[in-house]
Amino acid sequence: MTRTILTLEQMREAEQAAECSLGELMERAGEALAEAVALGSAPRAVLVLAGPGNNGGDGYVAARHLRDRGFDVRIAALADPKSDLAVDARTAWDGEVERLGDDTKPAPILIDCLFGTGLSRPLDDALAATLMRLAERAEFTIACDLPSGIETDSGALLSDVPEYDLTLALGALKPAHRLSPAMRHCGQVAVADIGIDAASDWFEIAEPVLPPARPEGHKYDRGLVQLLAGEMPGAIALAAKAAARSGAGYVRLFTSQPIEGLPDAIVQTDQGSVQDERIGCLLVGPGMGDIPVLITLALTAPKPIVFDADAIRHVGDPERLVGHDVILTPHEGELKALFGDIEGSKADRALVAAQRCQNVVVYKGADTLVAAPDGRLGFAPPAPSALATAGTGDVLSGIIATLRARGMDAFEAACAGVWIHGRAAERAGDPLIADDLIAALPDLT
Ligand SMILES: NC(=O)C1=CN([C@@H]2O[C@H](COP(=O)(O)OP(=O)(O)OC[C@H]3O[C@@H](n4cnc5c(N)ncnc54)[C@H](OP(=O)(O)O)[C@@H]3O)[C@@H](O)[C@H]2O)[C@H](O)CC1
Ligand SMILES: [K+]
Repeated sequence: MTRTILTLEQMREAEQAAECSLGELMERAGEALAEAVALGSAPRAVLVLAGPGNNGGDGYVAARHLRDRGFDVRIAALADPKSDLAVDARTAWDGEVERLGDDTKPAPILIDCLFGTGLSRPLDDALAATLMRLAERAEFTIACDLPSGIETDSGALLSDVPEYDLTLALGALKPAHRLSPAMRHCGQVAVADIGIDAASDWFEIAEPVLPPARPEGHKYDRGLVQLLAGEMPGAIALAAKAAARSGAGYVRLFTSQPIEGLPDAIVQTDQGSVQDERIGCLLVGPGMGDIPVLITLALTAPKPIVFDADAIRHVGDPERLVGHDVILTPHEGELKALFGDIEGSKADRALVAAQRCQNVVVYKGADTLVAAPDGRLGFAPPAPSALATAGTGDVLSGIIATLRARGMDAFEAACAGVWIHGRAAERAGDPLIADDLIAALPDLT
């Protein structure tokens, strides 16, 4: 199921537009938090850390529900509640409230309700140290909405943040749940449906629905991927193999020198034209080196193109791509080389890049994003860090080129490719080399 992602501002608007009262939303949030804890543990000692805002309010509500479920609950508050909702939630808790400090005793279950979307600055050093200590001593840690210390829209860590076992996002995911470095601190991320309308163009990329292959179809129906080789054969060979293994009907490689070790099914030729009507998608860039004329050549083709690696560095001006049908797959350095310094969070940068070139941009990294010029933004679910090895990007561009050649729309093909690549990495294990990814591709027919 696709999970939507709301920014801080969108979240506040959705809260205000909700059909029920904010108090009811908080009640549902606290109840969902208690439910999440009870799902993971039999009744035992719980410590709830409560902040002064509504995140703290959720904590008082959760404490009440957990106690009703037989948990032995303590609350340690940073300060008295400030918001009306949090005051009400505090009043409805008739147990003791400790003052949070250096001497607060740990418990096996820790619930962090210090700050959520309202965090406005780093935690004080002493508070951050107390939070780290209590999290280290707990056996199960859960963050309410967001781990305290994380900026909602950018995913930045404003102070030291523990690595939680579980984060329960309220109403919808926030960008920080799927952006680095924050995402690695969230643990498993579940979403509690508290009854707000979470409509957005931003979402977590989910398992794709691939176009079915027609049983009577021929190889061109399954897609002809045309690759242009450059100076270094290894990278384009990986991309070609990935294209073939992800279900392309036909993979053809234009190369002046035959590349050894490629399966015979990959046709290598030094003849041919990028004007061939049967081409489903062109792929240029892996191992291209310093041959910018290949970009000029590719842009004469009336067909979809994937530009990866060196091709991105050699485009020169992003506006050159306007009017063409291109998917770009830059990592951080390549994005900067083509678009220069762009202000804002990674999400902002991805969207500005897509706008400027009027094409789909796959902004790679530990937190890969897929941006469309119309504002759609897909956030990759977490993938193994073992993917940060040479050649894995060539495999990704090969997969995406195949999906595009098979007739998927550019944005859908890019999102699907990113999802498939991440799952292949999970199957390949750690450590992995790029070739293992190809062997571990799931069934894509
Ligand atoms: N999304 C929903 O539909 C619902 C969300 N709920 C929960 O509410 C929080 C957001 O609540 P909010 O009150 O806006 O914000 P926080 O609780 O995160 O924190 C705000 C208070 O914390 C103070 N603050 C901020 N940063 C610090 C800091 N570093 N050190 C100390 N104090 C800090 C802030 O004070 P200011 O001086 O900045 O004004 C506020 O007092 C959301 O995350 C959900 O958990 C509700 O349950 C309703 C439904
Ligand atoms: K929190």
